[in-house]
Amino acid sequence: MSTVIKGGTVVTADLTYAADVKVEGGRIVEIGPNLKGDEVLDATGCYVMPGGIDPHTHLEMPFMGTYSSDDFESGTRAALSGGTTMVVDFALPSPGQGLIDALKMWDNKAGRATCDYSYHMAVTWWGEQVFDEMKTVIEDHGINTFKHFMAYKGALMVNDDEMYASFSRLAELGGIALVHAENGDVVAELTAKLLAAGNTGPEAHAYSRPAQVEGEATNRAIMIADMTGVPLYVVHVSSEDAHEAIRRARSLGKRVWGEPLIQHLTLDESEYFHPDWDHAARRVMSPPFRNKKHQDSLWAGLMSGSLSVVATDHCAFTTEQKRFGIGDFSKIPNGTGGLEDRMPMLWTHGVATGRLTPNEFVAVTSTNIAKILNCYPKKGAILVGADADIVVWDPEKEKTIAASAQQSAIDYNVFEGHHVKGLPRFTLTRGHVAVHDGEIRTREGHGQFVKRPGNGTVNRALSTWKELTAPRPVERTGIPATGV
Ligand SMILES: NC(=O)NCCC(=O)O
Ligand SMILES: [Zn+2]
Ligand SMILES: [Zn+2]
Repeated sequence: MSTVIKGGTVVTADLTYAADVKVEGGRIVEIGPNLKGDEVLDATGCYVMPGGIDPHTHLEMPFMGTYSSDDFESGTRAALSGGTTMVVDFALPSPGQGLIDALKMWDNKAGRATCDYSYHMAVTWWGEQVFDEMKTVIEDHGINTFKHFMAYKGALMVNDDEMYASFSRLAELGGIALVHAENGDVVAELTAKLLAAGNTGPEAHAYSRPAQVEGEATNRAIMIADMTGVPLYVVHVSSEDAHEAIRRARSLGKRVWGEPLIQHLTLDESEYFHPDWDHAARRVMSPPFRNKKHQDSLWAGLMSGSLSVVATDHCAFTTEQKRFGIGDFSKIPNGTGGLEDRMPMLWTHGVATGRLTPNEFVAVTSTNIAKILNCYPKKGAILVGADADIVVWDPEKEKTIAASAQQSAIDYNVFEGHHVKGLPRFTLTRGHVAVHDGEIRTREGHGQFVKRPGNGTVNRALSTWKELTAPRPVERTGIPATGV
């Protein structure tokens, strides 16, 4: 059975042209004029683009004494509804737990996914077992990205010596280091000080994590990555301080990528000053929302190319879960949702305002990350042979975001009331039409794991350069005799 997407304009990261796209057996089989197939999807007036890839989700994540509420079924259904066709979640070993063991736990949950998925592995502690298993994770499981939390002291945080050891091992194995860059020691000090002074509300969450803690940690991670020779990907870049460190590193030739979130691009710190406790607490995440100066910096980064990818860090907790932190902001589970809204919000605030071209939109929502993660052109492309993960994007379709109409399992939406123009008419996941003109036709268990081998082109280039420029002993002829 074949499907033809007819009458649309194909938009990729570097091309825009009129063509039909034919899909069969889950792949794109033909691109051109006047194609025929068993089923026809009318794409008149629409852009035919690679489905979005969200490289930063936490579905059913054990965190701060509870679990994030969207699981792989509701989370990926939300993703597809908004035009995202692949998610990358984080497998998190608990302290002392092996990496392979943690992967088994994630495999048990991910079987329900309605779109394709992959994992990043988290390094939450350091020891011989982690060192050994990293090789198996990359070579046998096809996971080439390893996240390090520089915050969440006493829970997920790793110290500099652990990070140095892990980054060194990744450089050797052809992996990529990811960091949550906030100085966890300073955050812990500021948190204790704020609570002692009676600052217990959600706004104090933002006070405890100023932009400096992010800038400092980002710079530190960049320097450690450079010393160990590993490519670095900085997740949820929220501030000019962090962006400045990334921009500078890139201008010096360091292999660093930065990922802002749609929330930080479009929502600001005033959310935390809302008189309603629930409203403010629902928006507690790390790093927190910031002011306009930081938002402008993130947009400029996307426009100029110093920031590469827009993600969500989808980690959704219900209002009831957020209320664990009444009387103590540090107990509010950190995280917000966004999977369903990333693409429409970015189109509305990026493309419709002229800050991004449609091609740049495709680059930052799909193609760039597919290349970084080493799964391009299987994902992130409209090419013959690529997976038929496609969004048929209607730039005229509009809606006002409302929790009452969303797919996500939580009872609110941080973008509630925001008007968006630009939405999927159809979303295809490996050829299956999961969103059909507003109707959700997702299939639980349809999603497949996407393997991503190590030693991608950037790893190879960086290790060649590091080998060429490595410190070497000086060959000397006239060495003075000792002990005379
Ligand atoms: N970002 C956040 O607040 N929660 C999810 C976990 C993380 O990425 O730090
Ligand atoms: Zn994080
Ligand atoms: Zn995260």
